[in-house]
Amino acid sequence: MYPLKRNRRLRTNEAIRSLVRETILSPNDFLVPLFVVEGKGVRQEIASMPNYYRFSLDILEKEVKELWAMGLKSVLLFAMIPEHLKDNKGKEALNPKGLMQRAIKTVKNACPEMLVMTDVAFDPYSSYGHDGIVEDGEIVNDDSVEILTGMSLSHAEAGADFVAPSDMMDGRILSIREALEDEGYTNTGIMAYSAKYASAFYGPFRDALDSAPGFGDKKTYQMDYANRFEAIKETEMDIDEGADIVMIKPGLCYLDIVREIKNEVDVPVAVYQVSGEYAMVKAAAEKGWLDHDAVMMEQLVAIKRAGANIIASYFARDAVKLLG
Ligand SMILES: NCc1[nH]cc(CCC(=O)O)c1CC(=O)O
Ligand SMILES: [Mg+2]
Repeated sequence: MYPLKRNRRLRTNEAIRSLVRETILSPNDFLVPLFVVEGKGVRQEIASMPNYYRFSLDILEKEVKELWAMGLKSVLLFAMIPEHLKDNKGKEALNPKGLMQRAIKTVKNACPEMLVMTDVAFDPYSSYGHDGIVEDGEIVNDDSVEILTGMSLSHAEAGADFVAPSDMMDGRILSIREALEDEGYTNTGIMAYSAKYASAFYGPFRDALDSAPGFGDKKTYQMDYANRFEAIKETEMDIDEGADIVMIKPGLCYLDIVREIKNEVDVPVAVYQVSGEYAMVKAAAEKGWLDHDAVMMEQLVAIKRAGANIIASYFARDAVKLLG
């Protein structure tokens, strides 16, 4: 008898396809990155990220209420720091009245149940645009970790639910975990950017925060994109040091790593679909070369299918709207 099996039977129409579909996106999958700036009534479109904005805190308040109403319950905050507050030690990052600290409180006041995660990194605060203190042209590790730890405590004190160190210094997860425990922030979680690659896909983000490195690149701390075993080592170390959630970044080019890590570890795995991935889809769609919504959904489902439990994405809002 030929053919023995007909796989196309399960693809005959949308009803059967949806019945056997293996991966379903929902609003619960998403973490929404948000950029904040000083000012009032500010809603600045980011040039290289069409339809994505920097918000002043009054607008942020409205934004998070809307997100909550759409079923989006977690945000990841990034602050744009004015040039005159940047230095080599990230002093402003520890300011209890700094923009990030006020943003955390703004979200919590507007929407108390919204899960607030914060970016813990130096670069938006650094006069060099690097993720650590610069000494003789090098990014030093241990002194930087000390500041990242202080920064994490400061965010916890302001009310952050999770801190998300995105710097790739060695040992920072242990240092942050110990400090949080010592200060009584036992319920403050850590989402570690564990396998963060030195990627050209971060370009638009660095426009968004005006945080591009002033010299050199980030290859002495972010991972070489040619490497796979190293991603597993980094991730396992962060889990041993106390990470509650691990992250892989960027998304699409790294889904092999996502699957591999998902198979290895027993903590939730997050994936960051980064700014350059967003910008590429927007640009191609603007030209009429790609179907925006179709490509967006295909990419997001692929990220989840690869093993992501959490997707940080600038498409979160658009995708959830489309899910209906
Ligand atoms: N610590 C900085 C940071 N945190 C998140 C991103 C990139 C996110 C994106 O491109 O969307 C970066 C950029 C970088 O490492 O240079
Ligand atoms: Mg590491």
